[in-house]
Amino acid sequence: MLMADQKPLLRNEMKRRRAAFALSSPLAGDMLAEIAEAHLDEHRAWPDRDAIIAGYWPIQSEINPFPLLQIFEERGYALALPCLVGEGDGFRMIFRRFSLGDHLVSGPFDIHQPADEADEIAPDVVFMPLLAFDGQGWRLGYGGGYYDRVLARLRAQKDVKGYGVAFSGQQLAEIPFEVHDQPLDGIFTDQGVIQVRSKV
Ligand SMILES: Nc1nc2c(c(=O)[nH]1)N(C=O)[C@@H](CNc1ccc(C(=O)N[C@@H](CCC(=O)O)C(=O)O)cc1)CN2
Ligand SMILES: Nc1ncnc2c1ncn2[C@@H]1O[C@H](COP(=O)(O)OP(=O)(O)OP(=O)(O)O)[C@@H](O)[C@H]1O
Repeated sequence: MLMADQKPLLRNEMKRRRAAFALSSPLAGDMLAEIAEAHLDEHRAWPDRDAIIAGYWPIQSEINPFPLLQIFEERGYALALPCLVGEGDGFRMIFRRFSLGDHLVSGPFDIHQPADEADEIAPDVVFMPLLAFDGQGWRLGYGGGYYDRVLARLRAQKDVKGYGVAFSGQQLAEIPFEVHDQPLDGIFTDQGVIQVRSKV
């Protein structure tokens, strides 16, 4: 079994690998959106019409989720993006309402996010980037614990689905997990959708 103290080493290795995948698959975001659309049609697995779908502003070698978000918006879903709020080390992640084409502002880590005027909302589905995932739905992120904390908070209020967005090569046999880790319900990859818990 892998131990949690191996996470930093795994992070470095998976950053390197993800960068290589991104270089060889510049259109992964479009491929992933097509695959997701076919999957959702085939399995008649669209979320309820009033569901709010959260994506993210891609940084470094993360897959661009905007083609995927566009599919949801075209079908009438409301969208959201994460916002880091607060000062210094103590950023907190919340979600704000967003429509494609809206003006965004540059936030911490140079991540673009909706302006403070945009309404804070609680998404029902959260698509999130990651460095690695495994077949149990455990996720390795940058180590800030932002997604774990926000999912724990949202899941205390309502049933919130969390899906990873990743190159299929980011799958590992096992990710060391800790008690605070929030599991994914599935992973949308450029090679297909991997269902872990609930049916998507
Ligand atoms: N697109 C996106 N948004 C996100 C996250 C994410 O992973 N991806 N995060 C998910 O938690 C939070 C931000 N966490 C971040 C953590 C590290 C770095 C970063 O640039 N790390 C550099 C090293 C920086 C340094 O040490 O100076 C790196 O890893 O190379 C950026 C954002 C919230 N929003
Ligand atoms: N629900 C929580 N409450 C308080 N602290 C938490 C919670 N979840 C995670 N953390 C803190 O965040 C730290 C990093 O967690 P972890 O290594 O799982 O991050 P990650 O999932 O890789 O990162 P991210 O979600 O930002 O991409 C943990 O050491 C822990 O102290």
